[in-house]
Amino acid sequence: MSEVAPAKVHTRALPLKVEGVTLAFGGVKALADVSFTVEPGTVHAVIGPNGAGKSSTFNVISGLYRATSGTVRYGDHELTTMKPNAIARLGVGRTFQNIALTATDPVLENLMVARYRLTRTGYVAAALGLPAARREERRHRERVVEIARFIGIGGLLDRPAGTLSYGQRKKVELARALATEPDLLLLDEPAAGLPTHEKVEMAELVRAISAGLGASVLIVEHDMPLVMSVAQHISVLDFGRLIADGSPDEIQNDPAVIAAYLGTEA
Ligand SMILES: Nc1ncnc2c1ncn2[C@@H]1O[C@H](COP(=O)(O)OP(=O)(O)OP(=O)(O)O)[C@@H](O)[C@H]1O
Repeated sequence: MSEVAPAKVHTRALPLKVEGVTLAFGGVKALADVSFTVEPGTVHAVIGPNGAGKSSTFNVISGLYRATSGTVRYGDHELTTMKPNAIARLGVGRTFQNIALTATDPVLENLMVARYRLTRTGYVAAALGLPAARREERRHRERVVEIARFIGIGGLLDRPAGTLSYGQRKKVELARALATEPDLLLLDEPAAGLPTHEKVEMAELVRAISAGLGASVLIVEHDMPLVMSVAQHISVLDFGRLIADGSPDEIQNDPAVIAAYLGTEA
């Protein structure tokens, strides 16, 4: 899987505290008074049946949706009033359920786009080809290549993204999120639609990101074996409410969770 491990080890992951978050769309409460904490350096999963509020949770944390009430704090930063770019600059990166790569651009360029928030010299210097900008560009490319190798897509960098298989694109999407150097990575269904052997590979990657980089990972995923094998902590949503929060063992044996998944009353 990994040809080269990234040199940088993250040490800056902060606790993420979701406190009393409610998100209403008209009369529909996508989230109702949801609270949980992602401890630094852990893999934390958010699970629940379809429509439970998992994507809404991610969208509130990453600033795409504004919570109707409640707070999301990353360390001392209050995220609920911040724009998505500002949240990304704090080191909170994410992938999306629907992969959105530029099909005609090579994988390398798709990954470089994610580096722009880290660029110091600015567009004018880059456009003029000034030496400092060229040096910086080279450094970014080297780091992007390193990340691509870590994810196992080092051999695909020159390929137009549109020519890749679905599983390869899922990996590029993951590498693109990592290229923003997140300390907290939000993964939205990274294994959805993958065959079993690629799901296993994805689980290994999630563990490697957590163990190798020290980043916190918050993962939404329907595949229970994957969730149980990678997560140290699981929060369970049902109809927008947090119905359980604990270790994989506690969650697997929780009557309310079993009932939610079987579609019966707890
Ligand atoms: N932009 C929106 N406008 C109106 N309702 C929305 C919007 N986004 C989500 N919802 C509603 O909020 C609820 C939670 O949806 P959400 O997508 O967060 O669930 P989910 O757990 O991610 O589901 P899935 O597993 O199917 O992806 C649903 O009832 C959904 O219809």
